[in-house]
Amino acid sequence: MPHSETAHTFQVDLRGLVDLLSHHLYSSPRVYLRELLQNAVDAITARQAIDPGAPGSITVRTGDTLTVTDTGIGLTEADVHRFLATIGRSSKRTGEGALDGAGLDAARGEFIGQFGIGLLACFVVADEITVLSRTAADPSAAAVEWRGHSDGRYTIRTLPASTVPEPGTTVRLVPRVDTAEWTSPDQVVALARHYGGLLRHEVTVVGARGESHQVNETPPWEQAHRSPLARREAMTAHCRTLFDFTPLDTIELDLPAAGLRGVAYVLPTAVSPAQRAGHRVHLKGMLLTDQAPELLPEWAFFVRCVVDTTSLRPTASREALYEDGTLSAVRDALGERIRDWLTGLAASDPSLLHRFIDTHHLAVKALARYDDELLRIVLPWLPFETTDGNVTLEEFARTHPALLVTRSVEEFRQVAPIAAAAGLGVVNGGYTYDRDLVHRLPEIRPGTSVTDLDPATVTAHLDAVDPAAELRAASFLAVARDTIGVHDCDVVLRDFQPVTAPALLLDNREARHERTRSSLAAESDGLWADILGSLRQESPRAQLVLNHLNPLVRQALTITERGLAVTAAEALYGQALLLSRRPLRASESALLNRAFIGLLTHAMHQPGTAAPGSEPRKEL
Ligand SMILES: Nc1ncnc2c1ncn2[C@@H]1O[C@H](COP(=O)(O)OP(=O)(O)OP(=O)(O)O)[C@@H](O)[C@H]1O
Repeated sequence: MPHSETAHTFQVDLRGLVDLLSHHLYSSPRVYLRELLQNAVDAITARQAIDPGAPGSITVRTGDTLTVTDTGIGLTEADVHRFLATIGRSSKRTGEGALDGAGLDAARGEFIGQFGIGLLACFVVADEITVLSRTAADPSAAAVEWRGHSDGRYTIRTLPASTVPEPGTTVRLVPRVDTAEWTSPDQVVALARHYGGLLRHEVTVVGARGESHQVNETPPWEQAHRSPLARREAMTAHCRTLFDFTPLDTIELDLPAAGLRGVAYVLPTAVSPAQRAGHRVHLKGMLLTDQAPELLPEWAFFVRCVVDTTSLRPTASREALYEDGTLSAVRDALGERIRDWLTGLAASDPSLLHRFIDTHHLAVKALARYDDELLRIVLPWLPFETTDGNVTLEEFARTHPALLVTRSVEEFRQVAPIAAAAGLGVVNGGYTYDRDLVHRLPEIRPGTSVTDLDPATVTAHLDAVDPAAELRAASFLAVARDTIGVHDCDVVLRDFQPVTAPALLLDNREARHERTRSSLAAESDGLWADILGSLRQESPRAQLVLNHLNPLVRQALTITERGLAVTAAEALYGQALLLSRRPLRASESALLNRAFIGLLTHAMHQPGTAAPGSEPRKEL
């Protein structure tokens, strides 16, 4: 027997849908007011398209109920059936244009709404919504009232036209008690300002006692100002009100092709490159989001923008930008504009450039690595840590055309004093971006050379000691080599400046890794130990360079007693370790303690021996 087929239509559980929207699409119940304002704006846009002289105002009334009244196109009874009673259907797509179809593209230029779900946001704060409307398209049409409930029931009735004297629409909500915080009069004023501050139609919020608040104002970039200075001051004041900081400078943004205008405010304090600023993006005046880092390229983290655009698309939550070709073109164009501002500063306002670089040099360094033109302009201005102190590369290269750059901050700390005394010019390349940038100096400043600093370069600048002196030091050096050799470190004696530095530890990363490997090898056996052992032979060892010119070393070299020589060698090694300013391992801290106790014990058991020039011994 054939099975009979029956046709059905999907049923929508409205409560479930509203729950989904409020918990998964919208970040907060507050978006209900944005959706209401947006529908009002779109309705006015539609009416003015057929009657350019039609009024365009929006009035929000607070109290026991909340109403939003607009002077827009209004709805006929047929419209109500078609658009209000069908979720997902919108009059803002031409024909039955699909969400990504031609209909949407054609209409998008005009309207903010497109999805046909906005009104549902009102069910997040109300169980009942009433729409009372009279169309502007047909003067003889009756007024129509649609009353919808959050459980999915709705009623429609027509009323005499006189019930709504002027064309337009009033949406009325009866606020729910549990979400009353979002519909309180103060909150409504704040929300209307937040979302509608840049709307082009007049928005007024009227309180329960009749007091009214004008919500929107002309953005500063659209206002006429007496002078460029007055314009600048107005922008600065705007930034203070909006973002709560006084900008270092303001960069006006104008991309006619993208229908975008606005301003980028340069932050007055340094921010981490990882902490990208949230930009405020308005869509046809309506605030879309105040947290859109994707508006600008990553490197531009030193500005905060506020823009109004007609071309960017919102996501369905209407709280973020839809990532499409337009957004990426806008991002590139805005990045270009900010870069032009920066490169232009060198010529127009060097002192501002200085202040900017003082504050944001990390950002600029990040940017300059990828941008040759910018690199050429800003590199001479950027400060680097060098053996001449914190100076610009331009200044440094004047006295040191052959620059050496370290791979780490630690290496710089170890060798900087010795290199400086030997007349070498060393730049600390250990900070983020610095080494890359220093290496590019010869492109910009021909005649300059840049080489990575390795321990051998420094050793080559340390003078060999007189053979007779080396011979006199031989027995101490032998003990020192035995003692320090267990730490995979050689000991040599050299003459070098400054005299005040007793010892220098030349120790690079590879040598340190080698120590880790050898300690692992000591703990392992079999094949693993053999592998580690063979690696070990190829690795460079660290070097403890004792300064023969230093009085402390000279005295140590005269020690004849083995125990004291061991302690002195450990103390010199420990001191060099401390000077290298890298974190000490447990075994190194133990060595330092041992050396100190050893010296103290020795001193306490040698009555009457005082160091030359020291105070005579006295009882405590
Ligand atoms: N104030 C109003 N005046 C005239 N028509 C309105 C008004 N509010 C809503 N409508 C009609 O109801 C339809 C559905 O509104 P809704 O807010 O749900 O979606 P939308 O605005 O079309 O799209 P989106 O979901 O993107 O906001 C609109 O397309 C419009 O035809």
